[in-house]
Amino acid sequence: MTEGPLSVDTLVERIVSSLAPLRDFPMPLTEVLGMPVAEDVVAEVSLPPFDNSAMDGYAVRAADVASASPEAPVHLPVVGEISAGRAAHLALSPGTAVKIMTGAPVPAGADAVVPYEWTDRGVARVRIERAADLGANIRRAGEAVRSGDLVVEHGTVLGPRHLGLLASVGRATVRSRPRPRVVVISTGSELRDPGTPLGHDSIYDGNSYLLAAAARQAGATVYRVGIVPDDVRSFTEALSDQLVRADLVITSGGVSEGDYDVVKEALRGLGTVWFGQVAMQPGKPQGFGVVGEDEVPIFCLPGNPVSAYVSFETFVLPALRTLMGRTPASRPPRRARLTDPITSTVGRRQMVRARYGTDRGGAFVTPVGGHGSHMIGDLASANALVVVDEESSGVSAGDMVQVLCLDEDF
Ligand SMILES: Nc1nc2c(c(=O)[nH]1)N[C@H]1C(S)=C(S)[C@@H](COP(=O)(O)OP(=O)(O)OC[C@H]3O[C@@H](n4cnc5c(N)ncnc54)[C@H](O)[C@@H]3O)O[C@H]1N2
Ligand code: MOO
Repeated sequence: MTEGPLSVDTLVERIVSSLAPLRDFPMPLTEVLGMPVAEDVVAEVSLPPFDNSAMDGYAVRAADVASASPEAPVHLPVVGEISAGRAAHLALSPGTAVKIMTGAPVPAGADAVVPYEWTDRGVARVRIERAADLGANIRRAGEAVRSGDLVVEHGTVLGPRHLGLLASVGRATVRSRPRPRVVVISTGSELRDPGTPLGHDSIYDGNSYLLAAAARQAGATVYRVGIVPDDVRSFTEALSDQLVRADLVITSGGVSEGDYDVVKEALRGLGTVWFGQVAMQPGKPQGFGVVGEDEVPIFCLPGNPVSAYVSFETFVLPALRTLMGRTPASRPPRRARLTDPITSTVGRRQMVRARYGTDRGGAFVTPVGGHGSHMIGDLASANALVVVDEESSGVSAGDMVQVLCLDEDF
């Protein structure tokens, strides 16, 4: 007896609720771009840590240069020099100036910096032609960040600016999660590696590249195993070899009704992987479960390239995001005006390749290519998927539809 097709939402819910985020650790800053931080980060230093100069020039007392003008310049003896990172503990006596470079600590007693451009750049004595306000060109300690400030909130997805800030407050590591390690295996005796000759009955393995890149884009560390022939022993061996380094496994091919559907044949006996149909087009045959002692989640995606990709987007992406501790798990749909009609089969959610854009009328989306799940050429020109509900038999041009924008982070 075969069970009826599962709804997309039921399978997504099953997947997401069976997974938990990987354990968090103190991770080097260089490893955590795009990962959520698993702690509230509080600054332990102030920025700037000390009052420092915003300009190359002379540290002075504002009162000493208050009368300076081009017609009546003020002359001050230059009693020392302070550059960034090479600062003696100087104090400024009234009626003197100290040469100072941008970023260098302002000496005690100075309350303004006169930039070089207002002076003759004198070495022993400087001629100052403009008055400086009290505090001019001095960056105060703690002006940018105060010690004790919350600088990055728990759950923030770390981008370049967060990482710059974390390093600036002296953090070498931050609690986050390792990237999920994903193993990608293509099955099919007809498959050949790109760059090798094709036989009369072979095709190139596009899927392992497609799926590996999609997983990497989602934030995973990916091991692309490549091609395994339609042979249960070869597949079982390849899988058990790879399990030690996997937090998640993706296979493509061998899950439908064929006589050589190797993935299904190899895994069904374990009783830990569900195989069945999902009410989705493309991407009807699916397998999902766990394998090995560590119960590594495995996604057995259909071999047709578009089906494999749509299945990744629908089922694997939410799983990877759950392992990374990112929310929401699934891509939130946008709404857009459909420019051309779409027909759909009632009872299956149709995922239609499309191009999303905006014009004067707002967001629009145009289907590209047909429904064929082998039409990889159309897949490459799409940047979106239109989601047509299970109950719908089609959508008319001009209707508002739900769209997944594939290249957007969320
Ligand atoms: N009798 C039935 N046949 C099929 C059904 C069905 O319900 N009953 N479902 C069809 C649907 S829908 C899909 S999707 C496919 C899924 O098939 P498999 O997952 O078993 O995949 P394969 O048979 O191995 O391959 C399908 C197709 O994709 C090509 N392929 C496979 N791997 C790659 C790769 N790495 N790179 C590029 N192309 C690949 C393969 O050559 C086949 O053309 O089953 C239908 N059949
Ligand atoms: O589901 Mo298949 O993925 O319809 O071509």
